[in-house]
Amino acid sequence: MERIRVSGLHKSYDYYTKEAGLRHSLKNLFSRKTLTKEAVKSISFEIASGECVGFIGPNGAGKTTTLKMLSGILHPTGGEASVFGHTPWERKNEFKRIFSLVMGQKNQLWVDLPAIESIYLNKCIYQIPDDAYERMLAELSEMLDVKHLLQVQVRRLSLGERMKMELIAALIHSPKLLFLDEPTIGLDLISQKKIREFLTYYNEQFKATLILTSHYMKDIEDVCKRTIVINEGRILYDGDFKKINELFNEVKVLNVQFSEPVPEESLRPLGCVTKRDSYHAVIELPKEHLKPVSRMLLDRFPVVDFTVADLPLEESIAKLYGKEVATG
Ligand SMILES: Nc1ncnc2c1ncn2[C@@H]1O[C@H](COP(=O)(O)OP(=O)(O)OP(=O)(O)O)[C@@H](O)[C@H]1O
Repeated sequence: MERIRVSGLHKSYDYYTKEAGLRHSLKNLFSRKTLTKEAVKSISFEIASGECVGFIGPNGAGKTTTLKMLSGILHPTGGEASVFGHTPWERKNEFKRIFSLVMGQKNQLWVDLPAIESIYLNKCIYQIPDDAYERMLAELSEMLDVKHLLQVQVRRLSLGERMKMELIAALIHSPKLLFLDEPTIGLDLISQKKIREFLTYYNEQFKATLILTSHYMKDIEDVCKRTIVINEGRILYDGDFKKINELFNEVKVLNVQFSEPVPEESLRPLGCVTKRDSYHAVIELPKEHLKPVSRMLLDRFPVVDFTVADLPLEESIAKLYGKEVATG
């Protein structure tokens, strides 16, 4: 029962548009046109207990909408979801106890109070016994290295420190399931790394299931083995994050250094020149052209160094966003 099953889940939003100005405001009172946005279009997947799954896609792909449905904030337009045996949008208390939703763009902490006050409020809401609360608070605050900041007013904390406090407040009741919507947004590289390490620790220590959305691919690479890629409300890929590159392994990237300036026109017949300065070029080309193009480069150009690489992962993902690929 401790798994997530999603079948044909669908969400459309009805919304209105209005042009600027008083005249249009008045006109809108009497007649306004309803538009419909299909944010999530019949998606299906299963997630086993203890899995860490990355949920990625470009802006507006439908990630947050999906997380909101799975956590019961939104009622779907159609389809089914069973989350650890519960239908999320029934919002039963037993369901609310087993999960937490952390949104990098929204605070659940009271900014005028020290974080410990909000964390204590959650203790009361979830009726956590004193000893379990003290143990969990000590463990989480030590792991995140913010024990000395628990009594500081939240508005005086840095963005990274705030996110760590958000995590403590969200996890104080030891949820088995954690939805994370861009938890590292706006954080510096060190803080992002700390949050990633913490999420891995939480997954391993508590055998918790994690669903993580992020636009930072390092978050997904470090925390999640499996990735679901969504765009325009549809799933484009469901599988191993590292294998995304294999979908585009027909493309090779040549990085070439020259001893003297080479005009760009002379390189164009070799492939797609993606970066360029007088002494340096990056050329993308089909895998089967690699041998003849390398030979031609060495024979006809003043090459001092060159390397061959696969397409960078970010570029494969960008290509994936624009393309339908079978899941696997
Ligand atoms: N309340 C709403 N009313 C109308 N349209 C909405 C509403 N909420 C979201 N949408 C639209 O639904 C689509 C999916 O939005 P969603 O927030 O799920 O995307 P996302 O993948 O989380 O994007 P991002 O990475 O930018 O956070 C977007 O086109 C958005 O404009």
